[in-house]
Amino acid sequence: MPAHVAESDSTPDPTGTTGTTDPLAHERAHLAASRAALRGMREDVQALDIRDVTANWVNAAVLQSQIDDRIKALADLSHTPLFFGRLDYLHAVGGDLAEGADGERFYIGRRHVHDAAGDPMVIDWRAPVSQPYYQASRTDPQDVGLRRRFGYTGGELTAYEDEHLTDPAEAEHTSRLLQAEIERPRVGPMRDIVATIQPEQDEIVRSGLGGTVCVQGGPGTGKTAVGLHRVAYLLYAHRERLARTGTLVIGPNRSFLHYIEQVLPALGELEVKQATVDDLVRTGVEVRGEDEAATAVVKGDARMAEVLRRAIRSHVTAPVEPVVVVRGSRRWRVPAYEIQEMVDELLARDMRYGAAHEALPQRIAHAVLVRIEEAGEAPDDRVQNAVARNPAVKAAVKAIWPAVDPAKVVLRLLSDAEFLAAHAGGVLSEEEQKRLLWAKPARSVKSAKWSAADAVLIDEAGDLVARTHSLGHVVLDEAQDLSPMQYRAVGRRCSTGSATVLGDLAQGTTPWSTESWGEALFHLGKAEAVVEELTAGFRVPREVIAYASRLLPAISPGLAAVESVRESPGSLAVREVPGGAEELDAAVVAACEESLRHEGSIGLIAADARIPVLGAALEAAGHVYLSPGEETTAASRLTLVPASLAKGLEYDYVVLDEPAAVVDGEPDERTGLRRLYVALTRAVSGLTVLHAAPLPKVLVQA
Ligand SMILES: Nc1ncnc2c1ncn2[C@@H]1O[C@H](COP(=O)(O)OP(=O)(O)OP(=O)(O)O)[C@@H](O)[C@H]1O
Repeated sequence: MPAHVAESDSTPDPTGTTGTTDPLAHERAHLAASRAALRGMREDVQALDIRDVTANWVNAAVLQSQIDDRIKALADLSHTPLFFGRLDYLHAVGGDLAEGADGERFYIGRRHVHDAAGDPMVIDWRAPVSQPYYQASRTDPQDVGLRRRFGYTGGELTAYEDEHLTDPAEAEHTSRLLQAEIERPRVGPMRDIVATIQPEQDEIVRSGLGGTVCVQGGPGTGKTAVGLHRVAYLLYAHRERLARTGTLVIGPNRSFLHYIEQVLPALGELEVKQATVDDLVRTGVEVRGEDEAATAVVKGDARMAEVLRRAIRSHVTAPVEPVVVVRGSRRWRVPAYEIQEMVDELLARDMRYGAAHEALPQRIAHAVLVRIEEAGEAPDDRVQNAVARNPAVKAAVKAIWPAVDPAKVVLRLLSDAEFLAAHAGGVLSEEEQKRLLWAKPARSVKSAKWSAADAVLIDEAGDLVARTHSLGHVVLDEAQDLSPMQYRAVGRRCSTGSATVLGDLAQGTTPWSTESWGEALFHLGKAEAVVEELTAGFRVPREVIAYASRLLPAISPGLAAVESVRESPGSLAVREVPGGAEELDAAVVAACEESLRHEGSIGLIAADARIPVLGAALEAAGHVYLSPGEETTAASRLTLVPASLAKGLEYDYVVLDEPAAVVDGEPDERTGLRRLYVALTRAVSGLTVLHAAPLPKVLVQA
């Protein structure tokens, strides 16, 4: 598959439509015509006169804002190519293959463009007719005679690469344009991969809205990219439904979300929300405290759901007195045993505590109504509602099925040993219960020093009281790090929708990180989900991933190493720095300077504890540096990254400081080695490892 570049090609134009024999000139002409057509589409919308069609100013304002959005969506962005590929079908799409109908040609791009007559100039990459661009192969050409990929330089169409899928004489090559796209220096936030989605990725991107998909994939296999493109695809294929129900992308922290936030807008999708799990559950209380790891593990354990369920339900007490409702001169009496039956029935139905709290007064009122009818009156619904609000009924409900505040219930569980024991008995061991109890019980919900794990417990308790609103689709990235209780919190937010779960078991660095996707999906409430695996690595060059993969047997036995699609000799340097701390700092600064001689972004990754020292060393050497989440620009390309924040991020060149310190920064060796694995797999073009202390044994291999 030779790549053709501008002016160097003189293959005759097979279509003969442009009068030119230079295919690139022909393609550029199509690009210019497509741009003009897009301009025409925009002008049509701008020219819309809504005065006649809107009855009032509210309608007019709504319509105008829709028109403004549409105009924005039709903008021609000079730095994003309008199309990146072309498909020449052998027959008309949908036509009868046997008849030898004429072929059809489609240009594939980020959005649909049509000319004044309504004929397509560019087809949206998500349309069914575009799918063979990603899926067709020599073994399954899908009626595609020619697949052409385009290369751009600064918005100019400068190259193309052809595959004649049905030509047995043509040999298979890896695409040079793909290679160039991956290695294109990174500045700014994460970019989309729409031009180069690979077949196994495309299958996940286009899987239906109905099912949940879980993707296990090593570092740089494109999980995040795939998850984001799947959202864009689902919004295209199910626009109305998802506009109603909503979509959400969940990531591990703010800097990561900031890094990925431009991908969906670049694909034309502006409506997708982003959040961390902490954001999701931080509704009522302020998180100011931190748990010890062992305590957080117990709080994140799925058994806590049962403890909470029991604690919430313990507020229901047996009725001891009849309810007597006085209406006019009559008294209506519902005996205690009858109310008990109502309570038993509500408990048996396992409805939300709050819904049952609302239902009980109506049940009691209904019983009163039956008695009134039996006495010969014909009361209507209004009477039932009035009885439900009667002080006697209200008082009874308050005693039997009182309103509860989820945060107060959790507060009591964490403060009151007896209350905890009453509901955790047989579920949590005494040791575990002790772990949960605050050393100093909090006085009120407001003054309590809630931790992140507590907020998840309150969220669970809140859902026991009132059902959490479910969205249409949720993407959960870096999912391996969630606790069972966190999975439940996310699962509640897609209980009637579906999810895309993305993660890598080998990169789990929390004390509660999941050991199996089956378990995680069970807690998420999506046990039926399919687990797919991505094994081709796009980010990390072969030499670097091979080095990092030495850790795999120790951190995740059984997981296969990533197969890098990129050979990049000389991409790895491991250097021992003789001397002490000062020499190491100086060597690290020098390595950063060396990396800065290349184009693109540079990440200096170090153990969290080393960050202040290295920051000072960089400053002393006159280097300005960024923190993760701050955007790299051509002028400012160096980021100082604490190892704890490196997950999900990438840099063209990485300098990794003192691996042993990264490992020692974690509570146990396996977590430390997993943290190191994350740090070792952030580089796209080059990794320099510098160490003064001995390297972890598993990394030094014969
Ligand atoms: N098909 C592709 N074409 C071009 N680039 C790709 C493709 N797939 C992935 N990439 C690039 O590879 C890099 C890694 O992708 P991504 O961050 O999605 O991987 P990941 O599996 O989420 O990694 P990690 O496990 O480290 O979080 C990104 O720069 C992404 O743009």
